[in-house]
Formats: sequence, structure tokens, C-alpha cells
Amino acid sequence: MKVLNIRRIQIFTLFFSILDLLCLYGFIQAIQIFMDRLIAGHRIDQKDLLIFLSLLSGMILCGLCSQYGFNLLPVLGKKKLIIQYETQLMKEDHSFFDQHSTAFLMSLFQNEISLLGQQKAIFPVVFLYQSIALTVGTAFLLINEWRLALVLFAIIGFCFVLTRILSKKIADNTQKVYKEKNNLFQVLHEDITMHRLIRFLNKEDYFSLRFRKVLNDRLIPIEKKQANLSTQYITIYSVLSRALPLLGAGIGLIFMSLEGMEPGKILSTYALISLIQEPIMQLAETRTQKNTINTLQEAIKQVFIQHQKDRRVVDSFGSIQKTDIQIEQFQYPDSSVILTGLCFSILRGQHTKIAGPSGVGKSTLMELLMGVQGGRNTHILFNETENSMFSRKWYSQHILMVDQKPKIFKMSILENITLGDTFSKIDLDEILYTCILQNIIDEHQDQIVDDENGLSLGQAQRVSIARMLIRKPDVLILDEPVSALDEVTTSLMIDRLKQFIERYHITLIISSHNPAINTLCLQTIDLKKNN
Ligand SMILES: Nc1ncnc2c1ncn2[C@@H]1O[C@H](COP(=O)(O)OP(=O)(O)OP(=O)(O)O)[C@@H](O)[C@H]1O
Repeated sequence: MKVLNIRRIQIFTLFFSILDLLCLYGFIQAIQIFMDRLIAGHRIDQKDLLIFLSLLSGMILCGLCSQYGFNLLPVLGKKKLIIQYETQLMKEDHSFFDQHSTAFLMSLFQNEISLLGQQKAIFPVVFLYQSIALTVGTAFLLINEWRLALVLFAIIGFCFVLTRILSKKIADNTQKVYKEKNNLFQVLHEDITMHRLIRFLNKEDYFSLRFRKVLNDRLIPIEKKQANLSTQYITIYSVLSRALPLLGAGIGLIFMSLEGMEPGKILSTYALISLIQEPIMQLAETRTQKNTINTLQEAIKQVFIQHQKDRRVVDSFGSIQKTDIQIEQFQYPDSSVILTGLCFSILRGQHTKIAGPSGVGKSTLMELLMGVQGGRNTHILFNETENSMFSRKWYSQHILMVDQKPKIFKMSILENITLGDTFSKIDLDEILYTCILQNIIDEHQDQIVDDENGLSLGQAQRVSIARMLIRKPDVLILDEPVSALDEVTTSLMIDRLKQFIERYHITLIISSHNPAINTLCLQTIDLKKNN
């Protein structure tokens, strides 16, 4: 995908903004000259009109171009940063997603990352442009009437200090607003995802009250403070922008009566003062933006600190002949011990059943095998090498797992299986036969499905198995693979699965409460409850 080059658009915007500025100052000077000449009794000729019109059309054209750039930059900046962080998100480890809720990550992308992208793209252009505008304006004003300029600078300087203090306060408060907005977003997300349960329990009022409490007691007070600060800021700004040019003209008139200042000069001084207060205020404003950018950048950096440094180094290693499981003790953070004193091996072709009552730690053991959980007292070895030595790429080619809850993407069934990889028609037909999916494919054709729409739980389970099986790993871990299948389909599925794994030398590790699975397995590891 081609992303427009931000740097080029920034230069384009700055270039036309400066041209626009120069046309504007040229225009002011032209007015002063024409006015002085009119007063002196000269007439305006065709050449003068031509200069006038050229400057005017230059201003319109350059204004259009620079405005287009200013409107385009936030869009590009937002897009760039979203792509950058999405790529980073996809590389994150399992523990990252345990730490942050979906709602939090979604709101991070919608709010903070988007805003940071916009500001980062537009900030340097605004800053540079306003600095140039201020320098040019100051130079013109000083040349035009230095005594008047000094009086006005003193007033502007005072307002500048005031707005700087205010803008710092606004930036600090903005961070609090973001934090509370995220909070509210998470509560709302929970209300939506749990809505079915809430309705069953007739608890709508209880949850609405919780939402309103977060909104009224936490977010609204901070937003009110923000409104108050912004009002003070804008008031100073508007008083300055309205009063300053009039003040300039007034002082100019005094100079005129005392020392005979020309009317053309008063007019151009008035126009210059009108122009100069804008960059001054905008530069104060960019300070607010700079504070916001820095804090946002730091906040996002904190979220995206890689949790587990990727120590895995081995990419090429033969197929798995032996898997050793040595677990002295495993527990999740802040939980009691789940697994303890486990030591067994699985040889190639030695299909193994992991048995035990619900909650004993079967899925946990499987996650340890997949390397998504781990710890100092747990050792998983493939061909006598610690699993931490293997890269994720190696894992994806040699050991795969089908979760207890089937995962279906919003794609067609075939796409759900291939996930963009190319498989031969023979391979596809074979997998559809093994997982009893041919009828479902015929029924749904290329229709898009997801796990809530279009597939039963048993069908979704079979699609999830097909997705992993077609990749023919050395070891396939199946967590409760037939829990949603009827007796006939279970028995057919087991027969076909047996043929498939024998043909491709795949070793199965299965957890299931269904005794029919026993016919597939050569050893059983019985997990016992620790408490
Ligand atoms: N991410 C986690 N953080 C903390 N505790 C967890 C986590 N995942 C599972 N547990 C706890 O670990 C224990 C074992 O859970 P696990 O899912 O491994 O059991 P199981 O034997 O597969 O159960 P079932 O047969 O019902 O699927 C449970 O007490 C569960 O609450």
C-alpha cells in the first residue's frame, strides 16, 4: 500500500504558506504606496492595477494550496502512525494482550495514536511557518514605525506570558481527559459485550448507573475544567486580536497629529499589527501542542514496551522427534500453584491424552507447550533443546494448537482455513474430507462467516482444526476438539483424523472429556488437583 510522503506534503504546505505570506505583505505595501500617491494627487494607472490583481490572485492560489496541505497532513500523519503501531501490535507477545484489554487498545488507536499522528505531521509546519511569519512581520513593523512597534510589543509580550502559563495548564489537563475517556470507553465496551448477560439478569439499570457515575463523577469535572481554561485562553486571544490593531491605529493617529505621520503609513501599520498578533498567539498555542505531543508519545511508549525480549534464535532445526515436559511448579501471577511435579516425554507418533477434572490445568499445560506461558520452574524441550530457543517462525512450522473455543475470522470458510496461503486442490479436498466440511462449504460457498453468524459451534470447531491440520505440523495440540460434536460425527471425525495423522506423521496431544478420543491415543497423562 502506497502512503503519500508526509515530508513532501510538509514542504509543499510550508512553501505555499510562505508565498501566501509574502503576497500578503506585498499587498499591504502596495496599498500604502497607492494611498500615499493618491493623497499626493497622482492617479492609479493600469500597471498598478495589474500588480494589485497579481498579488490578490497569488494570495488566493497560494492560500488554497497551503490550506489543502494543512488539511491533508493530519490525515496522512494519523494513517502513518496507525500503520506503524498496528505492525508493532501484531509482533507483541501473549503477555502484552494479557496486560491490556481490547477496549483499552481500541481506544488507544482511536484517540491517542490518531491524535499523535495528526499533531506530529502538522506541528513542524505550523511552528516553522509561524516563526517565519513573526520574523517577517516584526521586521516590517520595525521598519515602518519603530516607536509604535516597541509599545505594541510590550503589550503583546505580556499577553504572551499569560497564554503560555494557561497553555501549560491546558496540556496537563488534556492528559487527564484522555485517561478518563479511556476509562469510560472500557466501561461502555464491557456493557456492550456483556449485554446479553445483563439482559438475562435484568440488570440494565445497575450497569447504566455505573456508566453514568464514571461519566458524571470523573470525566465531566475534568472536561469542565478544560472548558474553563480554554475560555480564559481564547478570551485573552480575542481581546488581543481585536484591540491591538485598533490601538495601533489610535497611537498612529496621535503620531500623525503630533509629527505628521502619513495616512498610508497608519493604514499599513494597522494591517501589520493585525497580522503579527496571529503568529505570536499561534506560537504560544504550539507550546500546548508540544506538551501534548510529548506526554502522548511517552504514554504510548509505556504501553508498547516489549514485555518479553525475543530471545528465540533457532529457525532451522529438524522435525520434532521428542518432546520433554519437566514442570516443577507453575502458577499464573497472583494465583495459586496450578501445575506441580510433572515430568514426562512424548515421542514422535506417541499420541498423548491429557486427562483430568475441569480446572486442573490441561489448557495451561498446552499453553506452556506452545510457549505462550512459561517460567523459571518449567522446562519444555524439543529434541532436548529448551523451547525458549526456538523462533515463532519455527513454532508455526512445527507445533500448532487448536484452542478450546474455536476462532472464526470474518472471511469465507476457505479463507478461514488457508489464511492467504496457497494449497493445492488435492490438499484442500483432503482436509475438507477429513474434517467433514464439504457439505458446509457447498452450503456457504464464498459467503463470509464468523463464529456468531453462520456456523454452529461444532462446524466452527472443525474449521479451526482444518486450519491447523492442513499445515501438517510435527505436533498438533487439540484442546477439547470434539466437545460440540454429536456421537456419529465424533466417531467419523476420529477415524478420518487417524488416517490423516498416520499419513503425515503428525503427533497429537489432546485434552478431552470424551472417552471416544482414547482410541487415538497411546499414552494418557492424568493431571491431579493440587488443592
Ligand atoms: N490467564 C490466567 N490467569 C490466571 N489464572 C488462570 C489463567 N488461565 C487459567 N487460569 C486458572 O488456571 C486453572 C487451570 O485452568 P485451565 O483452563 O488450564 O484448566 P483445564 O483443566 O483446561 O479446565 P477445563 O477442562 O475446564 O478446560 C483454573 O483455576 C483457571 O482459573
